[in-house]
Amino acid sequence: MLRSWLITSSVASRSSRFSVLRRRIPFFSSSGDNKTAKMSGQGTPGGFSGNRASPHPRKPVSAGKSMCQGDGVYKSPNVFRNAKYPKTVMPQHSQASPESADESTYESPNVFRYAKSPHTVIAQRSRASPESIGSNTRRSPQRDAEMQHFDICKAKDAGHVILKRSLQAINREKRIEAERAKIVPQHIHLRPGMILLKNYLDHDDQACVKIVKKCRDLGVGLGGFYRPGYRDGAKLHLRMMCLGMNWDPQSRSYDSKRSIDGAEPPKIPEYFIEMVDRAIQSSHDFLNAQSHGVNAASEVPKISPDLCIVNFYDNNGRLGLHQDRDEREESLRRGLPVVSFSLGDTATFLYGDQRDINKAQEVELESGDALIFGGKSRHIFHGVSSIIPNTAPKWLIEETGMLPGRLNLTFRQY
Ligand SMILES: O=C(O)CCC(=O)C(=O)O
Ligand SMILES: [Fe+2]
Repeated sequence: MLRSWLITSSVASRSSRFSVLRRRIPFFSSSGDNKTAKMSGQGTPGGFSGNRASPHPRKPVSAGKSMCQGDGVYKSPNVFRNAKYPKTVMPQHSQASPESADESTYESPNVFRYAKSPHTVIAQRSRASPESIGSNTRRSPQRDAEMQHFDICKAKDAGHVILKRSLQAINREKRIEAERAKIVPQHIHLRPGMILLKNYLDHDDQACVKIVKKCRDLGVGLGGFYRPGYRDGAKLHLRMMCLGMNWDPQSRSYDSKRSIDGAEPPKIPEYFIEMVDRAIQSSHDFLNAQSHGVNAASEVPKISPDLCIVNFYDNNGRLGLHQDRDEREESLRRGLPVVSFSLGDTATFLYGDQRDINKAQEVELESGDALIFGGKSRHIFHGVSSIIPNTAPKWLIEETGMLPGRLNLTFRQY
């Protein structure tokens, strides 16, 4: 898999590039109706901030706001002032210009790593005592990495507080339930080898909840969520964890262990593997039902997934246009598909034949959607230009305590 960012030299040039409207794609549903894909990119702020070379829009960060705006972790500089650990050195707010109020700030001073946040979880095996937090004597690269493991859900205690609900709240939940019951899966043939299964997970009412909870549990343990970076030190705008095998953005290759801390990636849960199998089967049923004489199995071959990349995007998360091509040459040649599941907030997903956002097509991936791209579409450029806040199903948030943002799982066969 190759994840390369589009490099643009200045904010001005990036903004002007982005002001060009991308093409809207027509949806072709199984019934043959033409639908217009819902668009979201136009609604997002067009500015860029920070020093990341990225094609994607960001909300401007104003002075005096959070040091780590958008990270979903440190919401206010006050968090640092009020931190209870005596040895934690507080950052100097004056050092943080609006420009630096980006995730690059988050990674540098040790104090950020050691300050305890509700969502940064210390890996189980090496839970540090408050006294040792901030002490330099026990630091090691492995420990640093463990300290950064990230909880995609609210802290357990907080998540399990049972509040007395008002009648209004109960009625609202009933309405949500009723809405949820109406959700019907729909398959959309985006292009040869690329099929979108809308609401695929939602019709199995506990699937989304199970996936989020499982990823949460795996994500806080060894081999769990961390913020990956490229060789040049630039950080990706997401948290990542790998299952089965580890993908390393620095070497752009797979391995059995992570280079950052030597941890082995957790195994892919059996339930996830079955889910991939069912999604591919469902795409075959759909293709076979269309009387176009397509050979479903060659358009979207079956896979035995042995690796999965799990990404968590907060509301400022994004991923530049890239191809997934670090899997085995034979897998790529055979067009073995990437099978992707989305949960939580909606993503604006871009895809096309070139690494050019102006030529890319755009589709919204909502919670419960599955996307398959294999065969002739295995080498498409794709990426996530934005996450649309407050679009996650309420029931999913209530049942899992998932943080604002989006969880995405992409399964592949090495
Ligand atoms: O989040 C997504 O929808 C895409 C993720 C992706 O392309 C990747 O992990 O390679
Ligand atoms: Fe990808």
